[in-house]
Amino acid sequence: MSRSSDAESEREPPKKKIRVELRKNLSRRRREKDLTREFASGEEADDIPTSERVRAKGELSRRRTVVTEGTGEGEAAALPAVDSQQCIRGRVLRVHGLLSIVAGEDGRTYRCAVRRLLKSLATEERHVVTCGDVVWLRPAPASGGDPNAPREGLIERVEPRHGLLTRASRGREHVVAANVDQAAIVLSLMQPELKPHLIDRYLAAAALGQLQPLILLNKVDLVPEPSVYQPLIGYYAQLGIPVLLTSATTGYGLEHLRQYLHQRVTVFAGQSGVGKSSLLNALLPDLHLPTRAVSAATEKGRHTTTYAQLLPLPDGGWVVDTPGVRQLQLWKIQREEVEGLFLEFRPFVPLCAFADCTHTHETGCAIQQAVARNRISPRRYHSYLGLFYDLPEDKW
Ligand SMILES: Nc1nc2c(ncn2[C@@H]2O[C@H](COP(=O)(O)OP(=O)(O)OP(=O)(O)O)[C@@H](O)[C@H]2O)c(=O)[nH]1
Ligand SMILES: [Zn+2]
Repeated sequence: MSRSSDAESEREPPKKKIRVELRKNLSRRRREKDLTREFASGEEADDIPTSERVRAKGELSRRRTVVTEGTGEGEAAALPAVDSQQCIRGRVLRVHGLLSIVAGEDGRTYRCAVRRLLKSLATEERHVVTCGDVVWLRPAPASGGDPNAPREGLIERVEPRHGLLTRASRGREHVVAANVDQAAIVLSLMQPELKPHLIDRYLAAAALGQLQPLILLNKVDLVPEPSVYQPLIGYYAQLGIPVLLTSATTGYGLEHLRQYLHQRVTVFAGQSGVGKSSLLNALLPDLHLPTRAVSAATEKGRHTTTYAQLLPLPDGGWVVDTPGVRQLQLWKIQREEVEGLFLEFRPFVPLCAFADCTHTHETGCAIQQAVARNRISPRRYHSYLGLFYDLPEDKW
């Protein structure tokens, strides 16, 4: 398929044009934010010559880096006016098909359907309402009986979302959790064995959803010599990403983890069987989330958790337990955007011989040279290739 010319783009459907514009704007804002953060933190590799760095920064300010679209065009439209005298604000704890369980700001729990108008506004998303959404609901008249029993309600409006964990699921967008600050990327060191490329896939998803990442290497109790993971931990620490060794069984690392969770909204994400629910049970002793042993034969989890669930922390903040997914597919991202998700690539990208270098096969590719000189980890470069080839050549 050839790239569209200007004349052709005049004939583009308006929806596509809006999307392209939206991407451009968000890309610019994200780029500015990235640069500000980079300048403010001074987190640059010391061994890059100043001239390269200056060039890289100049180029960085012209390039597109990371793009995210929030929840798509359904979002802005899903804002009908509500009668704040009659409606209550609340937070969606979980969604079961057409039913959403909402914690109202009045301290009550509501079982809510979604107003038909809102449903009709759903576009590419699987559900118009998702776990973590801030909504306005109209309570049904109280029917007497137990005042503490969940009440019925109707969701009339979904507030705009920020901080998303999103994935592609059967060709559609699935917002796993909304209004989240942080992604705790959970992996087990054993049973199932550690798959470092998954860290990078989840990190990419966190960056796309504008979530602060935190890596948890769980089941440390099963490992005789945890110090062998030090190089891996050190690599991410250099990128400014905290890595904690934890054990839901012995409680190792949980106090440290608690500090990261305090007053934040954190989504726990990772493969089935790595111990997401077990960690939350260990952190919140009254919780009793169901957990199941991984298969002895395959070491795979048994997909025990089947829906995302928002849970309050007693000292402030929220956590979200999510179902494990086999392979997290990124949603709405183009191949050329993948490089922007790899922080350590950024100083090198502008040094490639070709401006549109894909860093896969080109001569004069500064990324491949940096990998050869061990300035970029070969493992991370392979993760880049995995994500790159996972995406179709042109999504638009
Ligand atoms: N030894 C050990 N076992 C653990 C640890 N954390 C979890 N497990 C065990 O691992 C198995 C899977 O744990 P779950 O908490 O169900 O895993 P999950 O990530 O929530 O899995 P899904 O809900 O299927 O996505 C259970 O048998 C847990 O007891 C740990 O730190 N050490
Ligand atoms: Zn290159």
